[in-house]
Amino acid sequence: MNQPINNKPVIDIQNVSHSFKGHRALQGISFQVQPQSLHGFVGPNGAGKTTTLKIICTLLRPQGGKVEVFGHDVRSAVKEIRKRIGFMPDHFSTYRQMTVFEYLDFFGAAYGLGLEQRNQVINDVLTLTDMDGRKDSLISGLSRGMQQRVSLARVLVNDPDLLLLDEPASGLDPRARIELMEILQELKRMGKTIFISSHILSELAELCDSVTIIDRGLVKYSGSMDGLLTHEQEHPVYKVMLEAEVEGLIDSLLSEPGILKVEATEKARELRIMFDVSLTNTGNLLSKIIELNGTIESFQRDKKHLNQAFLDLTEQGVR
Ligand SMILES: Nc1ncnc2c1ncn2[C@@H]1O[C@H](COP(=O)(O)OP(=O)(O)OP(=O)(O)O)[C@@H](O)[C@H]1O
Repeated sequence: MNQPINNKPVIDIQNVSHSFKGHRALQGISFQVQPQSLHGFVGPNGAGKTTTLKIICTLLRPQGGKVEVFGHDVRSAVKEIRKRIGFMPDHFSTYRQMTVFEYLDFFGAAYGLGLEQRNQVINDVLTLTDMDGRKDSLISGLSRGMQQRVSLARVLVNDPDLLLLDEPASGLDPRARIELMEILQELKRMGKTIFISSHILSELAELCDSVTIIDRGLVKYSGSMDGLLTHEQEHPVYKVMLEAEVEGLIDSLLSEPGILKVEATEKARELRIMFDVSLTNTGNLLSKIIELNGTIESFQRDKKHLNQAFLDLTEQGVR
């Protein structure tokens, strides 16, 4: 695999605009994707995600601004860029009547790999995507989750340094989604940069280290995933599951500085606690609960509020 030079961004988007018949799909967006990161690209329907992805992978020429991928301009260095990227669109293309092997072999040949090399590469990508044993299955007979993996395996055939994935988790059941996320983590560990779009922020929260949020062709946030939560939320909410209910705990916690709200959920031994980050922190919170005889079974940030961060940044209404 080619290593990034000088840690320069893998994707550098500067003030990019694009219109379709007078409709401004992108209104001067700027953001960067760092090498070997798993970068989420999140926005509601019609936000401009697919348009941006197509520009990055050289399928669409931007009308305004500048886009560099591995330091190459997308307008002039199409070949250089295509050699190093793999694009997985949001729908499975035709070829459903092929077996998994025939499909991957076809793309391997299109990338110019010789017969022996193709056999090796296909075995490798099938292992990587946990598809060993599916080589001879017809694509049309596979579940959506399995078809997504074949699609991902296809993208990996030319060993790209940058993976561009358009809504890869859409339509997958929770198990298939978790398995896909595990494969993507593994690819990141292998040193690949992964740019993944979704219209659901919480779907990517645990997977991605950085995120760009786009709405109606404008970037609303770009930075670390943690930054999104701390920056956007001065009053985060955590869920604490206790081994057993503790009498008087809620009132005692509410008298602590910085704790703004404590409520029991329908499970009674589970509390939702909101605090002010300028006055206290999770360490203090946990110490206090233990001091008040609470035995903590689990402690996590409330995902509903991650979604709230997304809703706060994006506007209402279907477009
Ligand atoms: N080829 C096209 N012709 C006309 N309008 C287009 C075209 N492609 C996209 N658009 C419009 O540009 C806007 C951005 O579309 P885009 O597909 O990039 O959004 P998206 O964020 O990927 O949405 P989704 O999540 O629904 O796929 C939308 O309003 C869409 O209708």
